[in-house]
Amino acid sequence: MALAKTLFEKIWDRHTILQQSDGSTLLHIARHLVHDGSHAGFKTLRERGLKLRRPDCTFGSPDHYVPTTTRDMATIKEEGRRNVVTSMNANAKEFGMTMFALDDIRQGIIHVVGPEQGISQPGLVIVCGDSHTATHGALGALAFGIGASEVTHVMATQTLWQTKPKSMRITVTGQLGAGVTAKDVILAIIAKIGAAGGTGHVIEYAGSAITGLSMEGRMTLCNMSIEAGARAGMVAPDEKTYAYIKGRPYAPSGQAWDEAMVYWKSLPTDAGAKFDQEIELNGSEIIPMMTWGTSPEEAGPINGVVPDPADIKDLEKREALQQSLDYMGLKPGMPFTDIRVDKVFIGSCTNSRIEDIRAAAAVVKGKKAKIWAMVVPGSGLIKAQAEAEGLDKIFLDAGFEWRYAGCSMCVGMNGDLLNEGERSASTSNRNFVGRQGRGARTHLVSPAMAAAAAIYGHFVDVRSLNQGHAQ
Ligand SMILES: CC(C)[C@H](C(=O)O)[C@@H](O)C(=O)O
Ligand code: SF4
Repeated sequence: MALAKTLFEKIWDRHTILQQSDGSTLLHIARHLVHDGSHAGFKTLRERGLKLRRPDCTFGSPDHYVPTTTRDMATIKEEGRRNVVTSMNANAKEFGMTMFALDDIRQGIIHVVGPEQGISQPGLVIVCGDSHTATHGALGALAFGIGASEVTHVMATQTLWQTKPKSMRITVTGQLGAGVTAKDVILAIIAKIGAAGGTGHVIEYAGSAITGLSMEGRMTLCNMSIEAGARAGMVAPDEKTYAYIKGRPYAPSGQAWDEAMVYWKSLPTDAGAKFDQEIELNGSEIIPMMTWGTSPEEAGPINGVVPDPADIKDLEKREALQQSLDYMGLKPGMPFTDIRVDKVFIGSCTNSRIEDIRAAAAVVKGKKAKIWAMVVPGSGLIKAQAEAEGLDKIFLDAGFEWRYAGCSMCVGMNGDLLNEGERSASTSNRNFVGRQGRGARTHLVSPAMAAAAAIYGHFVDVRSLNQGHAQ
């Protein structure tokens, strides 16, 4: 009998071109995704007189630097920002890659666009010069972020040298309760294993609470694998995966679909395959989560309180916690639900898909926001879909801003930033010092939790809303 293999090993082996004695492996790259931060790669190609090796496998969408208030770059005063976005059009033309430009309704955050267009498929190796490439693992692909010089290497050769990562399986058993989402699951996982817990590993998420997630939920989950330190995150393809992909513009069709299905169905981890590490969580014990500190691992259940440095014996850890609380402007023992919020951001490649927007709209419907809040859909198509469902109107009536697609306040490279000292409830993935602006304080939450914070002006347990307890 053939050796039992994991999903990860099957994809790795299938894409291996050659392996050297030191263990480094030359991988074939099936899809290269490009964003507006990847411009240096094209410059190098041009300087060296090289071509883009596989324009047919290279797909781009500007996201980090794009304005969310207009689609007209000519109105953007900052020359640097303007050039980064507009030069992408010129690069796409010169090198022949497929491009979803700013004036194209398919434009959006590249990690939202890839799955939406059917570019991201099971069993592929997908790379992008961006750490959140892990998102595409939700489709059963091996997808990971690469550095700037690797981007150039892939552009020129469609291959990449890699050392084989270790494997980890995180099994989430049981079923998630009402009001508990994929975002809460991944925050609970990171709180448990730590922001370095997955270092050097590819994580496969498994178990009934994971297979029970929608494709959008699986994307949220895999997206934040990098915040657990992992190289990639993935979920085995199943009927939900196939149904999601079928009929999308870049998905195989006809006979190619049937052939793809044969491969896809061979991918799930074999019984008895060994992982370097196994972790288990009970999904029915997870409740809505939020981060309180400056690392995604500094997260806790919404019914918790701000931790007390005095409770920590290790001097270094105690000081780190104190520093985190000082930056966040929080006092030990304070209930999370007493923390007042200044601004709410619903968006980013973690939580800007239609399901996320629907979940936020369900909380907001018929109410008014107490504080400034905005929704930034992950792509033009999601924006259009939400508008067709009347969700934009729900947000606008509640006083939210409704914007064009882009990374926006997740990282603020386009200028969407918090002011110094402001506190956000944000559906993004990083709460690092200065991430949303100098001195800005970020709390990571699910879309429903962010929407609730906008309505009440402080954090609330979304589970209490159905019973009408929140105030
Ligand atoms: C700018 C980009 C390279 C960066 C990343 O790699 O993730 C950004 O997307 C982020 O989320 O911090
Ligand atoms: S939305 Fe945020 S995390 Fe995702 S690619 Fe853009 S900046 Fe990075």
